Amino acid sequence: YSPDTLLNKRFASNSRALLKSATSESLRICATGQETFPGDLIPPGARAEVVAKETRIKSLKEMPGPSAVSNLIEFFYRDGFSRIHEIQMEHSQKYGKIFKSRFGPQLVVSIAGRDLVAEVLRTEGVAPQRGNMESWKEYRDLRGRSTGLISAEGEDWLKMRSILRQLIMRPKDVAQFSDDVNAVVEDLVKRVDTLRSQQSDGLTVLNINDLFFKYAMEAILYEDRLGCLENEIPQKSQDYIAALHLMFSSFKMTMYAGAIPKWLRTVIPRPWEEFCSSWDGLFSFSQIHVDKRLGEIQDLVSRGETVKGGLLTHMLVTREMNLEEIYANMTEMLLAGVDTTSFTLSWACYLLARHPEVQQEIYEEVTRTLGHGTIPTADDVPRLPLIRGLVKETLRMFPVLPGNGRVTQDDLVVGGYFIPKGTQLALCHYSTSMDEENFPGADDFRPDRWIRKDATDRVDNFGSIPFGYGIRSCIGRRIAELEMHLALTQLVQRLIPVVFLIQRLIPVVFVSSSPPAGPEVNTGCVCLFFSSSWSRG
Ligand code: HEM
Repeated sequence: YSPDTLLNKRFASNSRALLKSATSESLRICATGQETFPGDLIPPGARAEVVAKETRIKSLKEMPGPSAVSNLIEFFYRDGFSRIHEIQMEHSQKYGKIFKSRFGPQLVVSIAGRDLVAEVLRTEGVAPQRGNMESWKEYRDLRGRSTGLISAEGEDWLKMRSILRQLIMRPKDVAQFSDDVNAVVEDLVKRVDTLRSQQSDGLTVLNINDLFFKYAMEAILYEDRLGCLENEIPQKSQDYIAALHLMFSSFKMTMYAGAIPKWLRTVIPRPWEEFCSSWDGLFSFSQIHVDKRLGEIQDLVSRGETVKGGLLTHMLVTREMNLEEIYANMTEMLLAGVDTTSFTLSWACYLLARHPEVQQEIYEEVTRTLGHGTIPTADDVPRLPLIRGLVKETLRMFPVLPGNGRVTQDDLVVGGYFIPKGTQLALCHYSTSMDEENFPGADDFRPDRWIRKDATDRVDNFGSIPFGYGIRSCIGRRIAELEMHLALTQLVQRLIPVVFLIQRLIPVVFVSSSPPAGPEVNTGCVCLFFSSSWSRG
C-alpha cells in the first residue's frame, strides 16, 4: 500500500501494532509505514498501545476453553455427544462466543455468536468442507463404493452438487412433487386415525415419532412406495429401518473410536464392524430401489414410451453421474432426510400440544385459507405464514442439528483470533438460536415471530440457520419443507377440530403431552458432524 492517505496511515499504524503482538508462527502479515502520525493529538507510542489493545489479533493459545481432560470426561464419560446443545450453552456462557476444545488429537474451535457464524460462512470458498469424513470414505474404499454428496469433497463434490442443485434447490422445482407428497400424507392421516382408534381415549397416538419416521421414509426419493405406513410393513423396508437405526448408533461409536488410533480396531473391533454392516444394509436397500426404477425406465424406452419422473429418474436418464454415484447419493440423501424431517415434525406436534392457543390460531389460519376440504399444495404454502412460522420456530427451538462444522480452507481472523487453515470449526447453532439478543423471549414458542409485518421487519436468519448456509447448505431443504408444510397443514386441518371439540381441557392434540418418545434411534454424532441424540429424540 502507499502510506500517503490518511486512511493508509491509520492502517499502517494498526498493522504495526498487530504485527508486534501476534505470535510469530501464526501470523503472516507484512506491514511497513510511518512510525508517527503527524497531527495526531495522541503521542505516537501511546496511540500504538491503544490500537494494540483494541485490535490485537490473538493466537489460538490465548483462546479460552475447557481443558482437554475435562472435555474428555464430558464427552467420552458423560456421553456429551448426546448433550451437545447443553454443552454449547454451558461453554458459551463460561468462555464466550468463541472458545476451543480438544477431542483427543482433534482441536475444535466453537463459534457461538451469530455475527461470528455469519463472518465464517460468508467467507467460505467454492467447495467448503464440513468435517472429517475419514470413516465414511474408508468404508467406501473398502467396498469399492462411491462417495455421495455428504461424504464427497473437492472436485467430486462440486460435480455432484452442481447436478443435484439444479433439480431440488428451488421451491418451484420441488412444487411439482406436491401430489406425490400428498399421497403419502393421505396414508399418514389414515394411519393416525387407525392408531388413535386403538387407544382407550380414541385420541392419542403413542410414539408419534415412529410414525413420522415412516412418513419421511415414504418420501419421494425412490419414486416408489415402501409400504412403511401400512399395517404390515414389507420385510425389506423393515430391514432398512433396522439398518438406519444401527447406522446411527454405530456411527456414534465410531466417533468415540475415531479418537482412538486405527490399530486399536483389532483390539476393539465391534464399533467398526457394526458401522460397516449398517452401511452395507443402507447401500443394498438403495441399490434395490434404484435398480428397480432403472428396469422400469428401460422397459419404457424399449416400448418407445415417454419417461417421466422425479429426481431419481432424472439422474438415471441423464447419466450425468455413474450408477455407483447414484447409489451413493440416494443412500446419503435418504439417510440425511429421514430422521431430520421426522424429528422436526415430532417436535412441532409436541409444541402444538403444549400450546393449544397457538394450535387454535394455526387451525384458524388453515381453515380460513383452505376451508376444511381443500388439499393443500406447494402453491398454498405462501398463504399459510403460521404453518411456515411453525416449522421455523420448531427448528429454532429444537434444531435437529444443533451444530454444524466447517474446516477452514484459508487462514482466518474470527472474533479477534487467528485461526490457521485446516482448523475444525463447530458452529453452535443451538446457542445462537436460544440467545436473547437474537430472539427476545427465546424460550417462548412463538411461530408468529417469523411473520414479517413490513419489508423492513426481518428476523435475522443467521441467528437460526437449521439448514446451514451457502453453497454447502442442505440440498434437501425444499423437499423437507414441502413434506413438513403439507403434513402439518393436513394434520391441523383434518384432526384438530375433532380433538378441540372433545378435549379442550388437556393440551393434547394427536400426540400425548409428554415429549415424543422416539424409536430406538440414538444418533449421537451423525453425518453432519454435530448432531445430538437429544434433538433426534
Ligand atoms: C428438517 C429437515 C432437515 C434439516 C434440518 C437438515 C439440515 C441439514 C444441515 C444443517 C446440513 C448441513 C448444511 C451445511 O453444512 O451448511 C444438511 C446437509 C445435507 N442435507 Fe439436510 N436437512 C434436512 C432434510 C434433508 C432432506 C429431506 C434431504 C434429502 C432429500 C437432505 C439432504 C442433505 C444432504 C445431501 C446434505 C449434504 C449437502 C452437501 O454436503 O452438499 N436433508 N442438512
